[in-house]
Amino acid sequence: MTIHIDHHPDQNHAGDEIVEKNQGNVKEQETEHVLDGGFVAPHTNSFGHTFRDYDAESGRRRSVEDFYRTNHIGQTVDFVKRMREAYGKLNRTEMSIWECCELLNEFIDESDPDLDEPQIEHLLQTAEAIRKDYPDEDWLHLTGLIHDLGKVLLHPSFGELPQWAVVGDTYPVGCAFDESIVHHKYFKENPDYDNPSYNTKYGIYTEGCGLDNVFMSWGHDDYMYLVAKENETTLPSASLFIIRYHSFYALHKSEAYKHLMNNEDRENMKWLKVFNKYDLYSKSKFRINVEEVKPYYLSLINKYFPGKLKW
Ligand SMILES: O[C@H]1[C@H](O)[C@@H](O)[C@H](O)[C@@H](O)[C@H]1O
Ligand SMILES: [Fe+2]
Ligand SMILES: [Fe+2]
Repeated sequence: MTIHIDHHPDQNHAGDEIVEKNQGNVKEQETEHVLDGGFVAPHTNSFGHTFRDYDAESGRRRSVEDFYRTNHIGQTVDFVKRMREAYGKLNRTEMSIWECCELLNEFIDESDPDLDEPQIEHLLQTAEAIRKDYPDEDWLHLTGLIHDLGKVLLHPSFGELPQWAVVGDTYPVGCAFDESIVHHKYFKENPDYDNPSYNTKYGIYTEGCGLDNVFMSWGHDDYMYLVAKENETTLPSASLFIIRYHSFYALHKSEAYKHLMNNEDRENMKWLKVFNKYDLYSKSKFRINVEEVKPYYLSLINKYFPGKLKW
């Protein structure tokens, strides 16, 4: 089955298509290449495995699984509410978007089987890959650059949150954990797992209530969404949606939790699916020359954000 990504009508098309194929009961994603000078998604990650293969034997498999075990046990309704309340105050520091990009230089994401490069590389790789295929959508380039800036929560000046509370895929809390979530088995040790108010299909939510009313596991996505919104960015709502839900693979890849979406979510989802291709398949050992592209991104930051932001 070939999935055609829904493009904005008046822009040029990405060169490759994502082909999903069933192999036994393992659903794999592969990419077909159409060489048109645009972004070309690789077949394998830099460790020689297909992307997001959490079972492939590699130097990272064990630590990634350990990461998800801790993550799945710790993310409860109570924890999420406390973190949103505490970090939503944005009273920790003031800095510009670019200063934050530079802070991410020192962090490596322990949840990621596809990348062991410093995070600033990933930000630029994502943004530059989008820029190749969507040259006129400057808001989407900037979204690529900033989507993971919430990982600054790992930094000592933010109370040094542990990796399990910052990175990895996200999912709703307050209703049943869907089986498509990576390493789902570890939810059995989460205190909410046996709570009858939280362990049904709808839990504390209602049909079509809208994702804005759903508590997501706490991490870099929701935090960066709060930072962008509270600092009154002029980025469009699709950008805020991408930032907030880009790690929600259970929804944008596995189509779980669709019953919680409203019409606005469905509209924004089209852009999230476009974005995901670049976020995922641009992960490589290829280094971008930071100084070369910096003036361009500074001009976008200037266009969509105030000089200093509250974090
Ligand atoms: O390991 C990765 C990483 O933490 C990403 O930033 C996040 O967006 C992905 O969902 C996750 O799989
Ligand atoms: Fe992310
Ligand atoms: Fe990312």
